[in-house]
Amino acid sequence: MAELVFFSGTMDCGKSTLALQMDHNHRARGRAGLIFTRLDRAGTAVLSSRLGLATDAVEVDEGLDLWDVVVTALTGGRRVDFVICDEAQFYAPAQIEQLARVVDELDIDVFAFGITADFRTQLFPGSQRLIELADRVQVLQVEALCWCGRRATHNARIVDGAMVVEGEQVVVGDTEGGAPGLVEYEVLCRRHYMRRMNSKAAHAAALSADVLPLELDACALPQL
Ligand SMILES: Nc1ncnc2c1ncn2[C@@H]1O[C@H](COP(=O)(O)OP(=O)(O)O)[C@@H](O)[C@H]1O
Ligand SMILES: Cc1cn([C@H]2C[C@H](O)[C@@H](COP(=O)(O)O)O2)c(=O)[nH]c1=O
Repeated sequence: MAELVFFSGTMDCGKSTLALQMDHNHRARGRAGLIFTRLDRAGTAVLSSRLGLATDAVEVDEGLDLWDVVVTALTGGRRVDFVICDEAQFYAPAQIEQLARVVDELDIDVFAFGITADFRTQLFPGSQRLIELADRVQVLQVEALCWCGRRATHNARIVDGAMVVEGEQVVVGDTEGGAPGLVEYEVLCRRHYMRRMNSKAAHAAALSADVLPLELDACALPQL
């Protein structure tokens, strides 16, 4: 029986890589799929991974009916054995419902990939609907790590090196290389997310802690 599966994790934990691998493995066994994505960092109508692989995909524009796309492909004589949906957090709840219908009425597997929560720890509407409707939510095995070495569970938004907790929900960006004034992201464990301590803040705190004993020594000198 076909399933709607939501493969979820933080940014940079290998979701797009897994999406490409699943597509490859199914195609290698003669199965044919449709690939969807929305707002991929590499551009429009492409599914890309940080490992350098990419493939063409259908861009899920606002208002695109995913049920219609699949039915049109089938009625046009195309085989559709599975559907892959990357960056699914950005899909509208109605589009997730269309995917559930594809599973239930056409008996086609749908594999969706995405982050659950935004930089404020709030669920994306698409991810919320997936959690509500999916047959299975599968957390990726490869763990992204916080700078402290713990498993990263949260996506922090960084502007000019500092963590921010206010702003637009959707700002496409990467986990490194944000130019001055632009948004970048860093994955953190909950403890460091709650303390607003990204790697740069931790580095600065460590430096001032190193300096502190010297200052204390200097204060102590006159008493010697
Ligand atoms: N140079 C590299 N060598 C090995 N693995 C890498 C390298 N760069 C990135 N990766 C792997 O790729 C993962 C990110 O893959 P990607 O599919 O782009 O993530 P996601 O879609 O979840 O944001 C990283 O967690 C890491 O495991
Ligand atoms: C946390 C957060 C992320 N985004 C964007 C940033 C990226 O473009 C994608 C996630 O892509 P990945 O393949 O999982 O790395 O989402 C956003 O718009 N808002 C956020 O709060």
